[in-house]
Amino acid sequence: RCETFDYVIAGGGTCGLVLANRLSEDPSIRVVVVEPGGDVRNNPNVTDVTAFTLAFDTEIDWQYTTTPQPAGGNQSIPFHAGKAIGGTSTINGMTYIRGDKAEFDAWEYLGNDGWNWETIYPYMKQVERFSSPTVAQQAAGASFNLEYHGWDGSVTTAFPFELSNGTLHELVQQSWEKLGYSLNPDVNGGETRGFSVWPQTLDREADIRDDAARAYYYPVEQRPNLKIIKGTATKITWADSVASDSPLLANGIEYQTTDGRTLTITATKEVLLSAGAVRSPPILERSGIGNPAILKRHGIETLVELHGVGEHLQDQPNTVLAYSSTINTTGTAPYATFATAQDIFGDKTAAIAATTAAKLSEWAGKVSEANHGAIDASTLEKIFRLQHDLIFKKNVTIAETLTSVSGDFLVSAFWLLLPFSRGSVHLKSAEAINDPAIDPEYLIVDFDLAVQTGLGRLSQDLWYTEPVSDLVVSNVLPGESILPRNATDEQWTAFISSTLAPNHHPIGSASMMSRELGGVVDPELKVYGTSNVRVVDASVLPMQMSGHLTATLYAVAERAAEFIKNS
Ligand SMILES: Cc1cc2nc3c(=O)[nH]c(=O)nc-3n(C[C@H](O)[C@H](O)[C@H](O)COP(=O)(O)OP(=O)(O)OC[C@H]3O[C@@H](n4cnc5c(N)ncnc54)[C@H](O)[C@@H]3O)c2cc1C
Repeated sequence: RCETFDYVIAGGGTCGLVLANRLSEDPSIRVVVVEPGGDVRNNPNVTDVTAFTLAFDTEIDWQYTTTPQPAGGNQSIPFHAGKAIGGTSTINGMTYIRGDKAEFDAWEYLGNDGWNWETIYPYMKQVERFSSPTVAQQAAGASFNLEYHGWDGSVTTAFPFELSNGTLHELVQQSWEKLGYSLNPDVNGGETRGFSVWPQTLDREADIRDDAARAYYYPVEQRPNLKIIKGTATKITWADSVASDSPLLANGIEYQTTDGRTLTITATKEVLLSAGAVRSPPILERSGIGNPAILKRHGIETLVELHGVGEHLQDQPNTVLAYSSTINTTGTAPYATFATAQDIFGDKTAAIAATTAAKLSEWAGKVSEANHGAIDASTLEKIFRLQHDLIFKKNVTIAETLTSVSGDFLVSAFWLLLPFSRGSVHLKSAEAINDPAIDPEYLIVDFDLAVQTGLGRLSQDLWYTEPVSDLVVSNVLPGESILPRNATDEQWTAFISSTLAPNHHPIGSASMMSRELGGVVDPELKVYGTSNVRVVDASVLPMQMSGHLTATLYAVAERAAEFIKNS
């Protein structure tokens, strides 16, 4: 054993650094973060707010691939995640959008007393330091509602200095308006439907990305009671003094150093897993917490039987259309349109609500089977019923399409928001801690494909609607021969499958849910069957949302820090 701390945090990413900051506020508390990635504060692929995607496939990207995806011609597809102090917030698209109220209220119905829109919204505001748009930015489409924002938090949000000026915004807005999507002046108040220009996690005046390190770590890195160790957590270590029927007591972690040594750190209070949705579950498995059938295969003794570890993995598929344009546009165009089931299915909505309600048990069976029965069909059906109500009774948005420009290309990137399809992430072997089996099972439920197709048609419609249609020369991705204007369902399916790509919003793999539903952590984010291990990262979000994850994750991590301090 090398050193002793009060709290050990595995993963110095988006959520881990919130915990590191808050827990080390008390100088008598010693906090250590174990993080495999390095300091990226001077990496231009991180700092440059126009550099999105340039960090992909560099040393700060884990560069995972998924397992073969049935909906993608059984191909394995690249899956990005940040490997740096700051985690995925150093490589993400910086979109700051929270979600629809009812989606957060659903958490309570999943067994989480005290988690709903009313309780999480104050944390979302507390996290934020919003810069209201300049006059020039307002002329370029930026708008906001004063009441929805926080002004003194750690995370700087703003419209980018590079916001595209000129008339593009007006043309796009007018076309969306014609299609029935009025301007939503601010998507961050719990209602996303409509067309909007969204804020980003960036510091406009400094013109720099505001990732988790810049927001939560650099300002406090001099604290003597806070330390970052470069290493990779492999497993939790357990005190052997507890009786066999009482909860497991963690006393630290084992980790690998960059030069290949295995060391341990002692935690006198808690072990906190913040390694992200595809990495925290494998650490639990390696530590003896999970599905006995999976653990046994890897020669790991089961200490806590918890079938939900690594299950309920939910990500969305992302599809892109591109058109050549008559104009060359500079600047960024962060334009989003959110649509409900009614928008996508029109006068067929009521009929589709009824036929899909009757299919929930069939879908649950299919998802259960695809995941080797880890969560049984009747359990999944209960969750699906709640999700169906969100879609057809609460009318949350179920589809998001981004309209943007890149030089002389006009681009739509779109994804369904609330997939029924669910997959898993597990250890491939006890040693393969850096190579998880990521299996999102994209689009295995046919309804998900129907939403993605309907949304594709809507995204396509935009470019045929005046006035923005005047800018379009022709479709270049995938091209008219593959996807003509009135493409059939079969043509859409072929196109969506052949370009299947992740939206990179993985969640749910250590869900905050009741144990009966396959949850892994309780409402205070403590792992069932343990007395002092929590998961605080995207793994705990039990269901997808009409937003982008960091806005919610920062709020969840702030609240988690309070639970930890008060326990
Ligand atoms: C390409 C892309 C674009 C995205 N765009 C947006 C966007 O525009 N807006 C938005 O809100 N969200 C976006 N997201 C999603 C969002 O960024 C992530 O959901 C969020 O950052 C995840 O936070 P986290 O704390 O769960 O994990 P992370 O931030 O990934 O942190 C996990 C940390 O743990 C470390 N780690 C991994 N394994 C171990 C181990 N064994 N031991 C110790 N440490 C370990 C990792 O190196 C990492 O630093 C995007 C994601 C991607 C990949």
